[in-house]
Amino acid sequence: MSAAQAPGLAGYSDEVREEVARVREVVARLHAELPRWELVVWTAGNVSQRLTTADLFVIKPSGVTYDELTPESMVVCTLDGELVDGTRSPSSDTAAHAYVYRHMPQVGGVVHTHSTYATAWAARGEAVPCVLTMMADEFGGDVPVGPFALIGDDSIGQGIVETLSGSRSPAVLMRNHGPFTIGADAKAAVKAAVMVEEVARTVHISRQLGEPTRIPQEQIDSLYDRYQNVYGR
Ligand SMILES: O=C(CO)[C@@H](O)[C@H](O)COP(=O)(O)O
Repeated sequence: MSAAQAPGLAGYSDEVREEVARVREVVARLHAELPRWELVVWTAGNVSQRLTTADLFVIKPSGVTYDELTPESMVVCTLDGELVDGTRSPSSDTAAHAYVYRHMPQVGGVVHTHSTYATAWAARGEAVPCVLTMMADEFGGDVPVGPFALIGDDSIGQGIVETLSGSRSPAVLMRNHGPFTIGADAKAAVKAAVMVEEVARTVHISRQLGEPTRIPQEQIDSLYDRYQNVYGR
């Protein structure tokens, strides 16, 4: 469906349309975090957030550079990935974001980047081992690898859900592709995208001079519990 054929938001309540406007602001602003934290080149990354008042989500328009993104340019889609409102086609990864929302109801935000170090681990198909307290805090263990999958249908989304449903990690390294992250909202998913690149870089550097030591699982669990339930409260 082209943007011109999109049905628009006229059939939705004022409450839904008001939330769409708010989420467009949030998602547009969070896209600026991707180049800020050096997680993307050109247009190679996207952020989305699910609505709470309707089965819809807001995502980046495909192929638009971050300096051109505005709240009004953000695209609204159904949880089946169908275009509802927007002036451009939605992100190439819309099907993956939509699949995650349909199968992980607790997820409110999804991010995809090709950040360098996390993508290098994805190219090797190697999980980032939990050798840092920051990893235990944020990921509750290793950062897992998901299967290779072609873009454009449910394959990537299926790989993300299969991998993360059994993990505490909010990040998955899709083999030969790059990281996808999830969170309660888009800001949490962007944080996970920043943190997975940071730990991928640190562990890569550490391994240049030897094999870092994995933290024992009992300590990982303790660190994760503290960070998730005490830190910042
Ligand atoms: O991985 C891919 C393409 O292989 C995508 O993530 C693009 O890199 C970003 O696409 P848009 O969000 O601009 O459509």
